[in-house]
Amino acid sequence: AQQGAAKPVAAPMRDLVWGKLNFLHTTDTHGWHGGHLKESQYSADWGDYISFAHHLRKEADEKGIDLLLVDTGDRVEGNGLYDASDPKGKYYYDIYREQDVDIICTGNHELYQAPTADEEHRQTVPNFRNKYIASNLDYIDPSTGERVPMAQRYRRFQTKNQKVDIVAFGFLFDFMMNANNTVVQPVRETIKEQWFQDAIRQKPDVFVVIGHVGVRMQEFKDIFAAIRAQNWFTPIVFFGGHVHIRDAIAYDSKSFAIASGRYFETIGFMSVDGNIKKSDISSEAETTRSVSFSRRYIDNNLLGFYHHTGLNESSFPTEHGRNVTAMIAKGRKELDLDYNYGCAPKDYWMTRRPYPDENSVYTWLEKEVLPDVAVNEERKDIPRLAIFNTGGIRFDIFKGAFTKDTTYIVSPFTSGLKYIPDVPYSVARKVITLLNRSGPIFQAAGVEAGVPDPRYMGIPEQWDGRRGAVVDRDHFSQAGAGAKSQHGQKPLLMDGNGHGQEHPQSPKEPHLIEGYTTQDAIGDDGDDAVHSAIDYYNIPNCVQAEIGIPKDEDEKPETVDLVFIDFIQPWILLALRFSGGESYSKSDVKQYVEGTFTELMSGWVKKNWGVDC
Ligand SMILES: O=c1ccn([C@@H]2O[C@H](COP(=O)(O)O)[C@@H](O)[C@H]2O)c(=O)[nH]1
Repeated sequence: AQQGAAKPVAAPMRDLVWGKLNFLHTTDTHGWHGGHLKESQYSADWGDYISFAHHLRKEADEKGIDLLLVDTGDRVEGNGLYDASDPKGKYYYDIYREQDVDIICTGNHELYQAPTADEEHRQTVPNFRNKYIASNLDYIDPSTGERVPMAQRYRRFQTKNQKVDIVAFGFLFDFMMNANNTVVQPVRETIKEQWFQDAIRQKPDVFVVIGHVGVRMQEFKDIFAAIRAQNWFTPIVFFGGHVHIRDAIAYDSKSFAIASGRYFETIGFMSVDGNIKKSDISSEAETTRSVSFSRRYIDNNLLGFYHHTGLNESSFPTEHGRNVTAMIAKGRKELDLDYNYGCAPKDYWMTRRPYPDENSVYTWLEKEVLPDVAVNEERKDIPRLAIFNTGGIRFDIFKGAFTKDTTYIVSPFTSGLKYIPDVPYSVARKVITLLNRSGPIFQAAGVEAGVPDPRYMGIPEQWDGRRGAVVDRDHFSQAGAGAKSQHGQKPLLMDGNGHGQEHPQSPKEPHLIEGYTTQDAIGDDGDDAVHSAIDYYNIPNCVQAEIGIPKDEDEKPETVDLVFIDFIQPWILLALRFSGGESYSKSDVKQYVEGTFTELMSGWVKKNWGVDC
């Protein structure tokens, strides 16, 4: 872990259930390869993960079974370690490549900006040579203008110890907002292509589909149906991402899908046991081929790593792991990521508090930040509506130092504030409702106009429609830490190396720290550490600050400036059409203030919050 990172706190633990074929899975790490310095549960870094994978591979070798590492994209954007350098990723590419990942694919964040896609193609693809798969993604070579596959379309290989024969694919969901140097082919079209149809007619022991795709999204269901139609009894495992949640689902008795969270908080573990190899059974008995699956969401911290490897503070770190930890520390120092812009007076939450609320980061944005930064000197006396998409804020703000790192953690994007001048107030005032409660007609018009699903304005977690208004915080309160409970957890005792705070557990009611309490389609026993639940509130797609607009209906202005973060321009133009502003187009959109929103936000912190925390 990085120096100064929060020490992990012991929790009741559930063990890994090994099978013959085992996987470690990361997804949506978004530059958090230095770990979460302020959160004890997720404070291990990429160097620690390298040590962890080393020990688990060794264990697999000793048992004569196999372990593969998977990463399903969105490795960039969302943390100072990636975003604070110029060019972006100056340190990240060399740090990331140190992990020996066996199957890797692209996420949408590798593609929003053309230079990011260029670097992915120039660095990460060759760094992982025959491990990188791009089943539905092409790259446009800037020197020739030629469209080429980003990487190989699929991969067939055998595992090290048991020679399990695997055909692996690597997909991206039907992403539409990529820069013009890549082409994402919709999954439903890719699966009709001859190369895919040929690949699924090969007869491996196991199909492995990795994808930057939510495990409940249609894209994975379509891929599953296509493979299963040709292979009735072959196990198919899926590794998904994008939605930033822990999740698992079985599409049928011989298939299993896992999603392993976000921001390097989680390392997913999946195992497959039973008749892994076709040769385990005769071809006549194929119908009897039986496999079982297990999943575990490992909190990314050292105490958990010690628990799962049976090692301790001195025996755990490998030389390779330590070196990578040092590389990260050097990068963080050179980038001056701990530089303090100001001290947040309290915590501001994305979804742990409702919106609006005095502790909501979006209320802070609406009431304090936007009115102050959405100011165009020449038009400052003109009343305005300023709209910001909630997905543009990526993390909570914790009380205390708001550093250079925090800036990119909260707002990594390069978007700025644009506006359409002098929009009739009667038209402009309807826009926010359409963005947040877009009905089927609005959505259908969007599809026709090539405008993505309005949910893209919100946070990815909300794509998971299973969330209610608030998580049931009592769900785990009965989980005992002494004997094995109904959730199958066992106590993790202090391991004597000095890490972690004393854990005031009584056998009846353990003191649990807050964290993930995942309920997936398999059950509620997936998390490796038992936590108390965190409240979750749904939030709208967008929030709006009304600036210089009188409360009294009789005093409302005739016209306003409609200011918005440029990421949501396609939806703003569509919503204006629906509100009676039919004639607005791209040519009416102008820049409102200089600089990115990220710069405006850190400037606001500097001006408004003192530096003595
Ligand atoms: O420039 C941007 C790019 C993205 N967003 C928001 O991020 C989510 C996508 O998040 P994932 O990590 O890919 O799941 C997108 O839906 C937007 O809400 C943004 O605001 N600005």
